[in-house]
Amino acid sequence: MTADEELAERLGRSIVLVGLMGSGKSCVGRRLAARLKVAFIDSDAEFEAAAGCTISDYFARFGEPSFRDGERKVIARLMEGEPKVLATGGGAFVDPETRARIKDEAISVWIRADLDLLVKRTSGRDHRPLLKTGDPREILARLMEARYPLYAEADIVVDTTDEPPEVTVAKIIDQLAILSEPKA
Ligand SMILES: Nc1ncnc2c1ncn2[C@@H]1O[C@H](COP(=O)(O)OP(=O)(O)O)[C@@H](O)[C@H]1O
Ligand SMILES: O=C(O)C1=C[C@@H](OP(=O)(O)O)[C@@H](O)[C@H](O)C1
Ligand SMILES: [Mg+2]
Repeated sequence: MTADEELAERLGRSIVLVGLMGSGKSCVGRRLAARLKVAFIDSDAEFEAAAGCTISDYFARFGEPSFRDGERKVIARLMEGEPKVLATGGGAFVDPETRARIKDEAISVWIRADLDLLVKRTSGRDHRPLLKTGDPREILARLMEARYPLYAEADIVVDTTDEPPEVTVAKIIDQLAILSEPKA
């Protein structure tokens, strides 16, 4: 068994990634799960599979409140079963019920990034409906203000800069190892 697999076993709980759009939850989550040899699940992808349409289409047809209801239900279902790495959508941890569930049942990791980096990392694709309603930088800045105090409730905070995803994964593993150490 590798040291990473031993770490996953010691933790014995799912690892849930939270943070703003573009912080890298989906990208880093997949790589983290591969290192820990556990399943990787992305709540946005699961939502789309359950809804039968993209998140953008869902927002356009049913609106954000309906998306949030569905997201809450999907995450409750995904939290069941074997420990895994779960990448959430950026708004998931803002929901009080989902936040309580994650804090109760899993290890939460906030991937924190500054505004410039978030703008840069979200600029390439247009699958995020919230960023299409105005200037992405202004929207992300507003969301930072509203959400950072809530993301701060996560068990672990990892700062990501302009670095390869593998570096962010290594930072998370270091923090998880510290968390898993027996208390003296
Ligand atoms: N260190 C890094 N961590 C995560 N993503 C990175 C990193 N460096 C570059 N990226 C890129 O930034 C984007 C992050 O997007 P994504 O993983 O979808 O974020 P989120 O799921 O948090 O919205 C991806 O295109 C990814 O390739
Ligand atoms: O921050 C948000 O409210 C959202 C983030 C998105 O996921 P990512 O954070 O993975 O981009 C997706 O769930 C949806 O577009 C809404
Ligand atoms: Mg994502």
